[in-house]
Amino acid sequence: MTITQQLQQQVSAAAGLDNWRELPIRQQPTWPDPEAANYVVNELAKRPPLVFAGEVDRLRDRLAQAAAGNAFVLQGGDCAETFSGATADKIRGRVSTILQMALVLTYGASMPVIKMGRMAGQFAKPRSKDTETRDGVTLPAYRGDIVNDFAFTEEARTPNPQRMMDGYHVSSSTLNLIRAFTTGGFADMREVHSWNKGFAANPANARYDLMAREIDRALKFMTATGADFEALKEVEFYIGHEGLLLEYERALTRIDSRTQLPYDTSAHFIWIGERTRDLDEAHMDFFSRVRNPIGVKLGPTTDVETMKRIIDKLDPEREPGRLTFITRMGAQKIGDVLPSLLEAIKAEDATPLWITDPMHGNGFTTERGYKTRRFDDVVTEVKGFFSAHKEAGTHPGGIHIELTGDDVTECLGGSEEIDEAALETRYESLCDPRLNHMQSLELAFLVAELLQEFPKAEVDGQDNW
Ligand SMILES: O=C[C@H](O)[C@H](O)COP(=O)(O)O
Ligand SMILES: C=C(OP(=O)(O)O)C(=O)O
Ligand SMILES: [Mn+2]
Repeated sequence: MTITQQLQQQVSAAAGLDNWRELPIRQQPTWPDPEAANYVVNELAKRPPLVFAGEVDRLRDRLAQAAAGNAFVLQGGDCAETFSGATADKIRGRVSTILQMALVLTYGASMPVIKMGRMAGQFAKPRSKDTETRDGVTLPAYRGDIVNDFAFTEEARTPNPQRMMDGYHVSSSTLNLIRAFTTGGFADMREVHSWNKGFAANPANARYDLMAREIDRALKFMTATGADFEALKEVEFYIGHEGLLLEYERALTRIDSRTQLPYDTSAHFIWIGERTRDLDEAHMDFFSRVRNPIGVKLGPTTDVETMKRIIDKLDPEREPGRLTFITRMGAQKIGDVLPSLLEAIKAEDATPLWITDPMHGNGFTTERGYKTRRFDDVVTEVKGFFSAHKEAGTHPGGIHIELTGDDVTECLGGSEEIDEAALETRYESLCDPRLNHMQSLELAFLVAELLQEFPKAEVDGQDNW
């Protein structure tokens, strides 16, 4: 063992990075050959980190700005990324959709928008059932490409640890392309705006034409003042995923040579899902020990006491940007649940960032067996989120969306009026239904309208977020 490896081990032990192994844990695969899984995990531990700890710190600073009401977060991507879907076209589609949405939101909010993909690592899925039955045949549930394959055969559904190594490599190539796009000229604001003009020119989206024209004028004004668009071609783009498969996350957790502190280098941002956030269990323990900004999903059953205990567990130092609450309560429930949490937080010394996930509380299955969501329910939950914050005087800090750049038909409604029959034409998600490209942009314009009603931030304009 090298000296660096020895040091990594000693500091990791002192930081309690393996304590979670003694605790109850949910939603993990049972590898048929634990030796083979150990081998892969040891190999992963030797691979280079995917992100640099300094970038993680910068994101924490950015999120602190959002928590303080000076920025807005846009987090989006597939429910379940797939290895075969990590193609240039599909990655470009998602990145450009996020950039298009971000531009509109920046205008609506008059604030920097922190851009983050549910990308380059969103491969592990928690499931409500361990098995799936089709035509009398029962097999293990699909748990994401990093665990097993979606095909409905015994072989495909058996967890295969080699997939952790594949997941690492696919994350790496996806992140590489994201970095190339967002620093190589693809993110040019004028170009991104011209794509949005195409959206607004569609008669179905006529109601957004006014805002698109306002943005057009703002850009022309910037041009006239001699704004340096060349410098604005590079944007920060962060990656995040659900921290679910703890063996994988542990293997990519490294002691930063600058600070001697542990960072999960599989992504900048990690969130803990609704199904694995029990306070005394493994996921909370592990992620309480890494320096990354951490998100926690809060469903409709969340009470004030639980919220406070989560803060104490994950953010004992009350560090700005450390903790994000991602609420996913459902369109009908958010109005009953969120206001009391926001009221309670005002009496605390904590300032978590609040983001709405208007997807996961609004799912249902059609008679023909398609998991779907109504665009209108998504909008209703977003509106509930904004009005709860308005009432409480707190900052609605961002949105978290399952989306794709493709023209899929997975969610009902939107200006294209996708109906149940249309779901059968292009349903491609292996897990939850995503907003397609048009629906995503439509949502961004709607959120931008809502944001215009909120106070504007003190932005110094020094950085190009
Ligand atoms: O993405 C979230 C969950 O993995 C998903 O909603 C679970 O879906 P299931 O109820 O089909 O298992
Ligand atoms: C599993 C997810 O969400 P939740 O934990 O909120 O159900 C998800 O974001 O895909
Ligand atoms: Mn999902």
